[in-house]
Amino acid sequence: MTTQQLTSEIRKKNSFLCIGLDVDLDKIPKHLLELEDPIFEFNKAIIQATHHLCVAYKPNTAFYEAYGLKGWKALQKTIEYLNDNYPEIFTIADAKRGDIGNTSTMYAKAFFEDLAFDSVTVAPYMGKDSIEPFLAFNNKHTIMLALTSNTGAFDFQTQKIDDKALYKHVLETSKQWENSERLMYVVGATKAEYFTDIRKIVPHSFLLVPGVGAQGGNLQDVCKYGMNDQVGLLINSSRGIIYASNDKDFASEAASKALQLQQEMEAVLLTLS
Ligand SMILES: O=C(O)c1cc(=O)[nH]c(=O)n1[C@@H]1O[C@H](COP(=O)(O)O)[C@@H](O)[C@H]1O
Repeated sequence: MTTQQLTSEIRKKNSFLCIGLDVDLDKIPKHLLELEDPIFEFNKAIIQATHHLCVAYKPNTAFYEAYGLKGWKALQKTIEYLNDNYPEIFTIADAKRGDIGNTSTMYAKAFFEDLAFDSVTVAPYMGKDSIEPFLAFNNKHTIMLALTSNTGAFDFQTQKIDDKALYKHVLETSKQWENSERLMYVVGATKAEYFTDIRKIVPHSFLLVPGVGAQGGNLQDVCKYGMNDQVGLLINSSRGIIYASNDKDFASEAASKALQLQQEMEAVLLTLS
């Protein structure tokens, strides 16, 4: 999917919501556990109830890998279900990969070719030759950690090298890489005060912004400082939406939470047009 297609979907739905499919068998409704593939059934119900309110889904692969083969199969069924039924929705494999070049190529093949995701998250620590293999894939997007939502972000990412914060080096340096137009960046919603500086370095890039909902980030502040004239934001909420209820009404309750966020987004978008 191209960024133009993503932007037009955002305009059509008046939403830049990404729903995180971080499925934990201890948190989903008990009645689903009797089914053959509870993880997939949970995802399917959430997707059916929310697809008109969001433009992206982001399964975090940890929540699937934790269940071994059956988890990986559920991930595969989920992405196939999305691609077959909602090809207009942007899909993110939140895997935070990145390794020496030939290994990164294999990671990229796993998520872009075998699983056919539109994008994958990567960590920048190993540098250019660990990320360019992902960028080589046409019509795919590589979403690199810049400034993360957790408190550990201050351990390294905001530390200064040559009087400049490391996350700024990451943003500036990555812009020089081959096919860097296929890069997007992760910036945590909990760090809204940093968005102005970030937009000075990457004015046109899409930013994936996790951390609203369960982690306490503020949607209004993120929009105020992070939005560009193409919107340029995908705001993710996982637990705050998918675990709105752990009873039989879980999907409709998730849809209510998603609707609240979508309506807030629609109000913000109205002020732009
Ligand atoms: O790359 C991510 O998506 C990510 C980066 C970051 O800085 N912080 C962060 O929370 N995430 C992911 O975003 C999701 C947030 O989930 P909730 O806090 O439940 O909304 C999880 O899948 C995290 O792994």
